[in-house]
This record gives sequence, structure tokens and C-alpha cells, in this order.
Amino acid sequence: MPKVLISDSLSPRAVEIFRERGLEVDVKTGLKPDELKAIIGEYDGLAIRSATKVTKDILSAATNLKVVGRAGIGVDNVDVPAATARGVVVMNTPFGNSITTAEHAIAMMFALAREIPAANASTHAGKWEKNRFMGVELYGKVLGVIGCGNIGGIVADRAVGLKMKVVAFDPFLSPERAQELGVEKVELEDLLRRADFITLHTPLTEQTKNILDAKALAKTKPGVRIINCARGGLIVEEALKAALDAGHVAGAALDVFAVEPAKEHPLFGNEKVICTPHLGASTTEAQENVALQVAEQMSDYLMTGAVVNALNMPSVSAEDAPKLRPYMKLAEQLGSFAGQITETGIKAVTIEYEGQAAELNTRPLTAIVLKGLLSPLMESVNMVNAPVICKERDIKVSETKRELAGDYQTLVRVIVQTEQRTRSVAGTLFGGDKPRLVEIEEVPIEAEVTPNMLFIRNEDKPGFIGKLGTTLGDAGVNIATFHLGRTAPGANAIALVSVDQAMGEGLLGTIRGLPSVVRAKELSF
Ligand SMILES: NC(=O)c1ccc[n+]([C@@H]2O[C@H](COP(=O)([O-])OP(=O)(O)OC[C@H]3O[C@@H](n4cnc5c(N)ncnc54)[C@H](O)[C@@H]3O)[C@@H](O)[C@H]2O)c1
Ligand SMILES: O=C(O)[C@H](O)COP(=O)(O)O
Repeated sequence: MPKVLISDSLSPRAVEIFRERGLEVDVKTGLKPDELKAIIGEYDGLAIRSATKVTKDILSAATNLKVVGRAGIGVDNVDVPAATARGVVVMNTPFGNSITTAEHAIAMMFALAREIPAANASTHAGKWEKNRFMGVELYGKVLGVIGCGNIGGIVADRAVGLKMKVVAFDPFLSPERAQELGVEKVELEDLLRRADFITLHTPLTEQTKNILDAKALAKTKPGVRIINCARGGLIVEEALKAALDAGHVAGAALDVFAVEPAKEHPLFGNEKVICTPHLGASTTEAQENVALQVAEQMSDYLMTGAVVNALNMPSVSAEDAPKLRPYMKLAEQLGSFAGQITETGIKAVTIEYEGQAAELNTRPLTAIVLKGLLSPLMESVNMVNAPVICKERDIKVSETKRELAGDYQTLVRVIVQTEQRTRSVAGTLFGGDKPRLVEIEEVPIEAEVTPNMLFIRNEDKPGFIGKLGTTLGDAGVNIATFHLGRTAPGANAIALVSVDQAMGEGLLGTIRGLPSVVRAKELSF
């Protein structure tokens, strides 16, 4: 039974779902990195929010881990490349808390405009400072949205409803989407110059880090108010402090900080600054959503192989997973076969999908072909890291699809181009779910893949089969099945022999010495 650890505070719905779906689950929040490292080896899945840092060091001890599920959006607390290298799927819940976070940004904007936190504190203190707090209206003001994706888009929509003029900077925002949202797509400089309020909604990346630095802040409109409910690190906090102190920035509302938890901060105590402790996603609705989604996604993956919302693996829907299962087996066998008969550096791999196979979601199939292909050549390869390894090694991977069936209703062919030659192997499914090899190096053959196999390329001459049978018999190796194929009488032929045990190099040497044998290779699956 797969075992999951919940290491951050998640709605109890997550535990219920894991248990209902047949998984064992432990909840241990507030673990120190060393404590997490000491126990992570026990778990197949790790469910987190933003507090747990899934570092390379933690992953190095995660010997059984298959999936990290982020109940939320940002995965900057997960070393995704390190997880990918170890074959760990990283998934998030991209929409579950977007409305909640957008509402927090809007609440922060109102709070800034009317100084609600300071007015609240003053009133509670019995001061009744009616003349001290003079706000500004949002009506007719320009809101600059930096990053207009899910959350930025919802904020823009709400702001349009408040009769604000919304300008958005987002290189990936299409003109159609901008029009649909009723926002004007602008360059960053333009946004900085025009906005009365600026709200940030990008992920933290190399491009967005410090996007509001001293230079950018200097270009903003005097009296601008800034809201950050995305990630600390987008604003240079010292530069913001200087701009506030100089009176250029009228106020800032921060939900996120460069270092979290932020227990001390140069902006704390500044009455122009409103702070919340990373509460953007903290509503009962959003937490229910993300806990439920992450638990379902992780359970699906661990129990059925379905992949949804993964950042480092192609999606496989719960509906597709059973359809793909026999193909996954076939694709892995073909990849492994091709990998085992390939002896020199691979330059390119093409996977051809014909007939019914061409109608499938082929990305996971291609990923597992690559896993099969690379496994004989290196350790610790899986579907998650195989495409990355190919990229790193300059192995060009391509897919072709032909929906018209040829001799078989469904066919997958793996073509491997090495420095010296091109080799191919193709297979089909008999009866819809039984993988069969049907072609090796363009020679038709029909064979089931079994754990121990002998692959021979030979000249098509009389006497060869008898000699091979005798050689195997003399060595005490039982033949389970024997398949032959040739392109034409007397031409190059192939023998694929399924044997009941491994053979070893000594016996293979004898087989290679038999007349007519061009090449012999022991294969294991
Ligand atoms: N405070 C919280 O509790 C909280 C909650 C949820 C999400 N978040 C943060 O909000 C961020 C946004 O979430 P989302 O769901 O809207 O993500 P999203 O991917 O839907 O949107 C991000 C947008 O940023 C844009 N973008 C990327 N690079 C950019 C750049 N260099 N300049 C301008 N725009 C750029 C993208 O094109 C995209 O449209 C998340 O990455 C997460 O870090 C915070
Ligand atoms: O990226 C997110 O989803 C938010 O930052 C929420 O983080 P949290 O789950 O730690 O509240």
C-alpha cells in the first residue's frame, strides 16, 4: 500500500481522501529539514504547501518517493530539476486558490486606499482620529497588473468591475485574452509610468526576480501604491523602503517576503505598509479545494498511473490511463529492445505511431519508450527524467503519427539512429492488450517478449537452426519459443529465441562462432 506524508498544514479532507483511496497517510507538520530527511525514505508521496522545502538534499534521501504534490500554485520551494533527475513527479493545483488570492490582492488594495489597518488600530486605541485618515478612491484610477495569468486575470476582472482602468504587462498575454478581460496590454515602462496602483502576479523566475528594483520604482508615478500577493523576491525590499521613506511610494501591501517566515523586517512598523503572513491562499474554500485536488491527483498517480497537473511529466487522464496501460508495456519493451541491440552512441530516436496508436495521447508513450531505450545504457532512468536525459545528451527525439492502419490495426515503431546505422523495432497489441513484436530491423517476425531472449542475425542457410538448438541443448538451456524471420529466401534473417534462463558470455561466444551467425545478443526484460 503506497504511503504518503503530509508535511504542511492541509485541510483534513486530504487525509480522508488518501485513506478512502486506499493509501496509508501520516501527518507530520513543522519538521526540521534533518527530521524530514530522516523519514522521507519511507514514503511514496509527499504532500506540501509552501513551508516544506523539498531540496536536493531531502530528495537524495527520498529513495521511495514517486510524487510531490503541492496543495497550491507556487513550486519555488521544490527543486523541480532535482526531482526530475530522480524521477519524482511534481504536481500542483493550479486553480484551487486563484480566486481567494485575487480577492486578497483586491482587499489589500482597498486597505491601502483607505488605510484601514492603521485606522482600525487607532480606533481600537480610543483615539477617534477622524481627520488623520484621508483615503483615495479606486474609481477611475489606473491599476497596473504585472503578470496577467489566472490570478492577475481575476484581479483585473474585479478591478474593471470597480471601474478602474486596468493596464497589464505580461509578455504571454494574448491580445484576444486582454480584450476579453477588458485590459490594455502595455510594456512595463508604460505600466510603471501610468499606474496609481501596481499589483504583482507573476511566478518568481530569473526574469521576474527584482522586477521592481530601485530603477523600476523610480519610474513609477509619485504616490503609487504597490501590492504583492505573489512572491517575495519580485520587489527589492530595501529599494521599496527607500521609495516609501522618500514619499515617492504612498503605500505598500505585502503578503509575501523575500525570506519567510518573516519574523523581523525593515518595513515592519512602517505605517504606510500593510503586511499579512502569506495569507493569499488562506480561506476555507481555497484550502478545501487544494487539499482535495492534491490528494486526488496524488492518489490517482500512485494507484492508477494517471498524471494531472504535473510540472515535469506529460498528463495522463484517469480515463486514458487504462487505455494506455497495454501500450505502455509495449512501448517500454520496444524501447528496451532497441536499447539492448544498440551498441554505439544514439543520435536520434523516432517513434512512429500507426493506426489506433496514432489516436492516443502519445507523450507518455514516447516518455516510456525513452525510459526503455536508456535503461540498458544507464542506471536510474524513468519516464520523468528520460526526456531530460535525451535533451542533455543531444539525442533528438521525434514522433510521427499515421492514423491510417497498415498491416496491423495498431503499431508502434521505434527507430534509433546511431553514429553508424539505423535500427528499428516495431510491435502491436494482439487482442487489444497483448504486446507482440512484429518487425525487427525491417524483418517481419512475430514474437512475445519474455524475460530471457536470444537475438540473432544470421545468413538464411540450411542447418543453422539445428546447430543452434544443439548448442543451447548441450549447455542445458531450454528453448521456450523460437521465432524466425527473413526478408527473402537466402537473405539476411533473424532468429529470436525465448529461453528459460540467462545464458552468459561463454555460451554467447560459442553461438557467435556458429556458421551463418552474423550477430548474437542476449536480451533481458
Ligand atoms: N500569496 C499567496 O498565497 C499566493 C497564492 C497563490 C499563488 N501565488 C503566487 O502567484 C503567482 C501567480 O499565480 P497564477 O496562478 O496567476 O499563475 P499563472 O501562471 O496563471 O500566471 C502567471 C503569469 O505571469 C506571467 N509572467 C511570467 N513571466 C513574466 C514576466 N517576466 N513578466 C510579466 N509577466 C510574466 C505569465 O505569462 C502568466 O500569465 C504564483 O506563481 C504564485 O507564486 C501566491
Ligand atoms: O503558491 C501558492 O499557492 C501560495 O503561495 C499559497 O501558499 P500556501 O499554501 O503556503 O499558503
